[in-house]
Amino acid sequence: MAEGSSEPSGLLPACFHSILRRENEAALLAVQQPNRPKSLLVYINPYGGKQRGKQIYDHKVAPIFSRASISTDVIVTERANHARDHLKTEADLKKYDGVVCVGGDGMFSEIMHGLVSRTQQEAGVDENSMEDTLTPCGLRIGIIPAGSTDCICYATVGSNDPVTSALHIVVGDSQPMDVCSVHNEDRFLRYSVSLLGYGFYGDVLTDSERKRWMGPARYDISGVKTFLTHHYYEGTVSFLPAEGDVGTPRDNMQCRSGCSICRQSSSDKLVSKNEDSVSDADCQDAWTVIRGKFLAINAASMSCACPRSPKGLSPSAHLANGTTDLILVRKCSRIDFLRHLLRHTNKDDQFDHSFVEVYRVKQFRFTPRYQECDSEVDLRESAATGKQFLSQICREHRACGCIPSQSNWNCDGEILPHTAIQVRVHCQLIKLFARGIEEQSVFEDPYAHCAI
Ligand SMILES: Nc1ncnc2c1ncn2[C@@H]1O[C@H](COP(=O)(O)OP(=O)(O)OP(=O)(O)O)[C@@H](O)[C@H]1O
Repeated sequence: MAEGSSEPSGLLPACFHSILRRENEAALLAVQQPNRPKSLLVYINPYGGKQRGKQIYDHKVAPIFSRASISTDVIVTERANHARDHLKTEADLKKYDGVVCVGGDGMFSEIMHGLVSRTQQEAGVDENSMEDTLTPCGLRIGIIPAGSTDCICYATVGSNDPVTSALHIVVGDSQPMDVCSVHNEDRFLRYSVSLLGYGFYGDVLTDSERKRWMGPARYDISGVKTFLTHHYYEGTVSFLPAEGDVGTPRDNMQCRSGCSICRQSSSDKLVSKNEDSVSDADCQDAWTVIRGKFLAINAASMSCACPRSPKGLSPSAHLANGTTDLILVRKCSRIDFLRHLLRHTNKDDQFDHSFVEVYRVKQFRFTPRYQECDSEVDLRESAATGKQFLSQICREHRACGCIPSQSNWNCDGEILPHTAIQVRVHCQLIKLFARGIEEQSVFEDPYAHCAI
């Protein structure tokens, strides 16, 4: 759509075309939706993506809000975490029916953190306590995509089109969404709504952060480099399987060879043994414990679909059923790992490999084998002690000369400062102005970018 034009976008759902076809202003005002917002707090990141956030808002979104008689308070952020801190401490949230984020995934994460933390403060809930049940946020969040990575918008709306998102806000759509809390012992670290990845995706992010100057190309370069280095990491994964009517991660997927996961139905039988890895698995109470060597440990709380991977990391992951799909990719050959990665880009089942296991869980923990040192990041920070410790690890680590013994966790595109983590899914903690993804739309938009 041309800048400043009010022509309907080709990406809009059919229902919106009919709204816009009628003589715009009167038609929009006539939409009688009981959940329509009347007052919104808007945060714009002027530096997200191609730095067009303000332009996109002023030309494409503000006119739609104005026609729908929505009043707005607009804050153009002046630094990283401005929006998060403002939401957490200052914003008079009683005045608003929703918060709008104009930016990319990083900006959404800021706003989600601000809103969730503020809600817990007001409800007297201690975020550092894993046991405390978090209080759901009352205000909905709208995402106007204006970043270089707009994966959350893509996965919840089905397109990366600012006008489509604006119309979802105007008509008052509501899509609940699960949020994972991530702790290290008794310390709250971060919230996650899309991907928590250790090993491959952690290493790609760590490497790509050093190459920020390259722009979005850094993700491809770091991806190839990480694939070629082929590091695996030892550790223990424990999880509480999901219960009830939540389906399985293999729903709607064709399993061509009838793997063990498909043949077994009860969740506590889902533990499979991988013969060529030094690992074992057993059940302790309701927790399932798996030890082994992993190329990747991923927890997908949504499909993580994007144009490059139209089905996403976990195609049947739900946005709001209180679970996350835990995908364990065990040590395997480079060629097998490549086959697994390539299946994310076509219609083959990426879980149909002997070295891949997938579980739908409501909580999980990870402990790296060499836990004494918290992370590579810490090692870099204390170079002298770090070098000493790393050489000690290498002497003890049979398989390597000086391969790092630990990866980092990629938490929705941010590196976590700890590797030993506990994760709990909080069912429907937040709500978005969205409708969830419509079946075919996952395959439609070839122009959006994703860097997961
Ligand atoms: N005014 C600002 N100046 C600098 N950084 C900001 C500002 N406002 C927000 N940020 C930070 O910029 C980061 C990236 O923003 P955003 O997600 O909107 O863009 P992006 O291009 O998708 O970025 P990324 O490459 O991290 O995905 C966010 O993590 C946010 O905290």
